[in-house]
Amino acid sequence: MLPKINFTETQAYQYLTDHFIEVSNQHLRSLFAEDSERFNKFSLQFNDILLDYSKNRISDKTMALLTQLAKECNLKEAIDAMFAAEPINETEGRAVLHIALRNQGNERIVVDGVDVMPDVKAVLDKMEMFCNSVISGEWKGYSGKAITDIVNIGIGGSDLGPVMVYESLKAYRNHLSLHFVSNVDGTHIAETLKKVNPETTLFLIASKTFTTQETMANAHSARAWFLNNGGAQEGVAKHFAALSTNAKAVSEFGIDTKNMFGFWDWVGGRYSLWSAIGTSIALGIGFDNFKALLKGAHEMDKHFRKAEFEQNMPVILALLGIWYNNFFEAESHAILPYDQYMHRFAAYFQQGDMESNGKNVDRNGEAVNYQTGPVIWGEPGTNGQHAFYQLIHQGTKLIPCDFIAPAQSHNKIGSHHTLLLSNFFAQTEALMNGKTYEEVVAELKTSGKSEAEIEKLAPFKVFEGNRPTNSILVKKITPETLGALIAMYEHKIFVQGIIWNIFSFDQWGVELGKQLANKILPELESDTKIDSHDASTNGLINQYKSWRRDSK
Ligand SMILES: O=P(O)(O)OC[C@H]1O[C@@](O)(CO)[C@@H](O)[C@@H]1O
Repeated sequence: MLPKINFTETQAYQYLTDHFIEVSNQHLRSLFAEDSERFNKFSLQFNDILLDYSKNRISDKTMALLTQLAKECNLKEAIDAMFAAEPINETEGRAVLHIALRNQGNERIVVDGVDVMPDVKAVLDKMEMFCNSVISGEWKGYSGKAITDIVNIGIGGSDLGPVMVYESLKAYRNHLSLHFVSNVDGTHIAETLKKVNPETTLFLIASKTFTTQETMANAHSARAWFLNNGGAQEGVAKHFAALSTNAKAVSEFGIDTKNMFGFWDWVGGRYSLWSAIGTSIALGIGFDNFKALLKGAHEMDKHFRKAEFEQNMPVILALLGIWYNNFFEAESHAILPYDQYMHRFAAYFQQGDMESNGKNVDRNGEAVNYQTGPVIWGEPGTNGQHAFYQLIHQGTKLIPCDFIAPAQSHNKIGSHHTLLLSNFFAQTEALMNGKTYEEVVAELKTSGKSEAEIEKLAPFKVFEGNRPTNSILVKKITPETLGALIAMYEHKIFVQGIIWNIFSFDQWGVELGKQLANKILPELESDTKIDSHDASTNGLINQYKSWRRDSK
């Protein structure tokens, strides 16, 4: 098993603690003024992705110490262990092999003595045949019509990845209409079913376990709707497919397992879009584009595995995140894609990052005595600028931000892309430089304000600056570059988990809520008052019952 180091006991951590005081007294404005090579020194290009991390509160010494921290935490050994299919997901006794799903090489990846690659390729081949059949119109529904609509029913990793990728690559979509149902709130499935025709709709029941309450409720409602609206039982096989690891549960639901696309327990839900869970993506953008997505991720996997830490994009992003999280006490991290198609990118990494590293027990089973995973949030630019940038610029909280933008737009309309990119460049410059009191006063003077007005207004118009950002400029968001970007963030999360000495690939924290919901559910069947919980839960449930009675 991997050595389990408490990073706060490393020499690097001690040095970084001292170094932090030094850095705290520096301003990025002066660091740039003193070093004309700062951009060249702290930026990195990999294929069509440029990572500019020069607007971070770092120096050569910072990066050297952070890299030393990674080495003292045996990061290289941990990376090798993952790629060697070791059971690094120790609490579930599983390997962590989303890298196998996109492995384009011929190397074997052996789990329990068996090379998994033949099975991975077999599922991809089956997905390709299925997708081509549906997209071409060869696959017919029960009344002999071609499929026009795909409804993916899944939640968490069985929804967020497909949604994010399909939306991000909408420029590549074909004639099929894709719909995604995830919430158990009946509104989600009801509103979707209003839009589709049972004769020409294909439902994908996406669930690694095929037991998730929301997904099974939505799947049963979809099947009931199908059977009550012209579909017959024998038609289910033409209109329902399953994406799961649980063949028994799929068969019990009534889906023919030849319409099942399997994957394996060494695929984490939040890392599963590369697997059969990605079938909706492949249907929506075509299998060749899905393969390009896998290829892009594989290229990033090779980079992550081989590049020296100093030249390694995921490692650099991870170390910078630790610098702010554990030394500057930043509690969140914003992901701000300047690309409307990528509007679900931050949401995807809310699960990816927070379900991986939102842990408070270390790999020795001890409570941690340091901060672990940050709160991940974000919205596309430029919209965020009109919503929460006030706090990022002038608030009391330090919010490290990743700004992402494509140099080329898929939609060449007017000067929109130039306007978008001008904001992308300006925001990180403003966050870095700020605006001094003297600059504010000079501006107010020029605008003709009186001395009294200047004295009153100036304090509110000062920008501290020195607010850290990463700029990730991508030549164009294509299946390949998107695949690389996603893999880059996946490996960043992995690196941070290793340094925080936590298990990033289980998710025990989602179980308690489910357990209690299953306990409460039968109590909601009747209208009788309950008193089996705390006063708050009892009060809420009884009020719900009272108001529910009014609706009967
Ligand atoms: O794919 P499934 O098994 O239906 O799980 C859905 C989601 O539920 C979880 O919260 C685990 O219970 C996420 O980890 C997972 O992606």
